[in-house]
Amino acid sequence: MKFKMIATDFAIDLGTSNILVYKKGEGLIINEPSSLVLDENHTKVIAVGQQAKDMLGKTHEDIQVVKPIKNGVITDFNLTEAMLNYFFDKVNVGFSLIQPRVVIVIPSGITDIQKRAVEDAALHAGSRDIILVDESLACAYGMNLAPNEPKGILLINMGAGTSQVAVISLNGIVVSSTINKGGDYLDEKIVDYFREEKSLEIGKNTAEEVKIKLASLKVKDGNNEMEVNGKDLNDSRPNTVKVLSSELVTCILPFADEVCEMVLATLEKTPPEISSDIKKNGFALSGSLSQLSGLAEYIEKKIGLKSYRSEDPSKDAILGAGQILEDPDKFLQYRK
Ligand SMILES: Nc1ncnc2c1ncn2[C@@H]1O[C@H](COP(=O)(O)OP(=O)(O)OP(=O)(O)O)[C@@H](O)[C@H]1O
Repeated sequence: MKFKMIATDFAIDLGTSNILVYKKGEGLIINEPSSLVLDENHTKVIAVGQQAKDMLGKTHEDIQVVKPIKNGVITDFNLTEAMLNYFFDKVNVGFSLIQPRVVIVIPSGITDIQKRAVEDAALHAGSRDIILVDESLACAYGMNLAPNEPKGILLINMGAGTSQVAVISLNGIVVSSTINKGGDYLDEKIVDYFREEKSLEIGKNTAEEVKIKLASLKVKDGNNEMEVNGKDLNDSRPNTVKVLSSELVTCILPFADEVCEMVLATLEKTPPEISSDIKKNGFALSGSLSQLSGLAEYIEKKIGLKSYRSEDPSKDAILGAGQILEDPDKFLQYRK
């Protein structure tokens, strides 16, 4: 085994759907699904990451695909630790005397107990010095919005398990609100739609594909069509049905409205000086779900502000955590 005095410091975004890892001095090195495959006794990890996600819906009774992080929150401590161990090993090949410093992105609004669970999982997996960073702040860093300055930023982050609205200034969260709904919730709504309206049972990966390729809140996309494969609920045979984009609007709209209500309620609680910054600059959109066709435009219209986004919103949080890893003092300014 390779031996090193000092291990490599890194940042990690423990997302509901993906885990991303940034290595100090190098940049983003891992971007894989946060899934695990376990044996029948739940004792042995058989596959992790993309390999595990590919097995979803295709396993037999001896193995099971699990996601230890649901709705942005650790639901199984031991599994999360097993997954962290896998990623820690991937970054730090070999054995080192001094353990790594790790920056961990945590969802906005998680409880102190949940924060402790993340810290404990990371300590057990072998890290020394842990900096926990609120996901919204990490995204603001990743989008180069200078969240350490006395300037109000309104950021909406929509991921797989959670959606957050945060008003940020001087490295802190001034007001925020979170719902435990995101892309996974929309996938479930799409599965329900096919079951109820098309008598077709479809898997979660298929529902996600339909959401990404077809779902849209743009009226002009309404006639876009897709063929979807699944199992006919009447005769249990494989079947293919056609679906229009307009049919899926009922799956997306209630969620979009809930996000807008959350934004409006957050703006009501925002101090006036910050409100005027937001009025001038609009709002930042982050998280992969923000790419859903027509969603940004829908929110803009409902709240009356313009939005802006980075080139790849799935990487905002990890690139921000990476910046904090490279220069922790900037992030620790104005904080306890
Ligand atoms: N182009 C797209 N259009 C719509 N949805 C998308 C698109 N690309 C990815 N998604 C969805 O975005 C979600 C993943 O977002 P992201 O990677 O930001 O989440 P996460 O960080 O793992 O989750 P969380 O922050 O909730 O813990 C998934 O539900 C995925 O299906």
